[in-house]
Parts: sequence; structure tokens; C-alpha cells
Amino acid sequence: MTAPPRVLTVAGSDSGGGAGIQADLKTMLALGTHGMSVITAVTAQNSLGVQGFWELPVEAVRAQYRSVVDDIGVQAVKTGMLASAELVETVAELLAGTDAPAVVDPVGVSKHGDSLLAASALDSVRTKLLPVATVATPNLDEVAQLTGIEVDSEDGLRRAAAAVLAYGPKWVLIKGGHLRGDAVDLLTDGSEEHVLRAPRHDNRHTHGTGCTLASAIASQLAKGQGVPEAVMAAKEYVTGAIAEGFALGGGIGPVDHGWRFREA
Ligand SMILES: Nc1ncnc2c1ncn2[C@@H]1O[C@H](COP(=O)(O)OP(=O)(O)OP(=O)(O)O)[C@@H](O)[C@H]1O
Ligand SMILES: Cc1ncc(CO)c(N)n1
Repeated sequence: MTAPPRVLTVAGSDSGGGAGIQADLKTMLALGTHGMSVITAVTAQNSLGVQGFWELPVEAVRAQYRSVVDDIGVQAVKTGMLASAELVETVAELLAGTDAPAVVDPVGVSKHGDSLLAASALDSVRTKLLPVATVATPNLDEVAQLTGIEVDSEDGLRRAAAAVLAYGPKWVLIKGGHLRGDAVDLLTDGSEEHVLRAPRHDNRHTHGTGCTLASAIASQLAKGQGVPEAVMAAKEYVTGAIAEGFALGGGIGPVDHGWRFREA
């Protein structure tokens, strides 16, 4: 049997299983890739919010990364919660030395408004992490944190994309999931532009949408697709997962990573 394409997530653990490392690995399985993980932080988290988190030492992050890359190898990497400036800089340096596309989800704040990144790390995200990204996937809160630009309508997505691109990622996908109306995202590399539009599902169980989308993009890149094709396929996957999101716990439930298996 031939091995499936290999994808690595560098992110935080979500004990509730809807976002972070757990969302990433489920997405990778659903899209036919072999998922591997470098855990940067452990969160105590559920449908109600983030009750606490603990970062791993830089040496533990570096060692996990080397274990995976030096033996198994990766065809794409995805990054999520990196918690501190020290971890952001370490991961940026590791990505710079890896010959594989990197999808950078610059996770700042959870759906419940809990901070997952120290304010002191923002400058490292701008100057160290974004420059090594093949695709950066900020949501509108992250755009505001990183660029100061507040987007409240579809028209603002283009200005936000230009401001993030100025930090050096090859492509940027601005996620308009927090707007009203259709779920519209804008993908651009500064010369090509793609508007990805999906119907908004009136479903409050959307925990993990951003992690799922970024991991789906990384999976498609590992399978050999170009960036626009990978993002379009990933958008289709996350839209289906949101449509089937389900109640768990007393708050915001997860998207359904297994929706395609259940349909079959
Ligand atoms: N209710 C919805 N219906 C359909 N698509 C949605 C909905 N909410 C978000 N999306 C889409 O989900 C993807 C993720 O976007 P979103 O802005 O929710 O990410 P995020 O805020 O980073 O998520 P996370 O909760 O993981 O931090 C985007 O493609 C967005 O357009
Ligand atoms: C660990 C983790 N990463 C990312 C997110 C995205 O909001 C989350 N809630 N938890």
C-alpha cells in the first residue's frame, strides 16, 4: 500500500476536540492525508470557552518538529495557536528551513473571545511568521489585530488582503466568516484574485471552522493541488462541515469533520 500524502499541524490541543490539533487531524483523515502533530500548547477547553492553557517549552516544540520532519518528511505544514513570541519565532525559523508549503492560520482569539496569543507576539507574527507563509488565513479579528484595519463589509476584504500581503505571505485568504450575509472569503497573491462565496448556514455550532479550513488547505496542497484549487476544495469541505455542525455541551458545538463519511 502506498503511503498517503503527509501533513503536519503545529498548533494547540483543544480538549473538547472541535478545534486545534484535534480538528486538524480529523480534517486530514477526512481528506485522505496522513496527519502528524507538533503540540505548542495544551488548552483546557470546551463548548463554553477556554478555561486555561499551558505552553510547551521551546525545546519540546523543536524536538517534535525535528522528529517528524527529519524521519517521516512533510508535504505541507499548517500552523495554528502559537501562544507566545518565543514560539512564533521558533516555528517561523523551522518553517523557513522546511521545503514544503506552509499554511499559517494566525490564531489570536477563540470564538468565545479568549486570547490564545500574547499581545507581545503580534510583532513576531507580522515580521517573522507571515513572511514564510505560502498562504495566510486570518479572520477579521486577526486582520484588525495585525493591521489595524476594521472590516465590516465585503468591500473591505480587498483592503485587508493588501495590508496582510504587505507582510510577505505569498497568498492571503481573508475569511469573512464573521460578516453578515453569505460566507465570503477573498484569496489573492496580489495579482490573481478569487472570491469564495458559500451560503451562510444558520448554525451556531461553528467551533473550529478556521482550524478546519486551514488544515483542509494544507491537505489539498500536500495532494499536489495549486493554491487556488486547494483553497476552493477546502472551502467546500468546511462549508459542508459547518452545515452539519452539532450540539455538544452547553455552548458552541463543533463542525462535523466526518460529514462526508456520514453522507456516504
Ligand atoms: N455560518 C457560516 N456558514 C457558512 N460558512 C461559514 C460560517 N461561519 C464561517 N464560515 C466560513 O468558515 C470559514 C472559517 O471562517 P471563520 O471566520 O469562522 O474562521 P475563524 O474565526 O478563524 O474560526 P475559529 O472559530 O476556528 O477561530 C470561512 O470560509 C468562513 O467563510
Ligand atoms: C487550541 C485552539 N486552537 C485554535 C482555536 C481557534 O479558535 C481554538 N479555539 N483552540
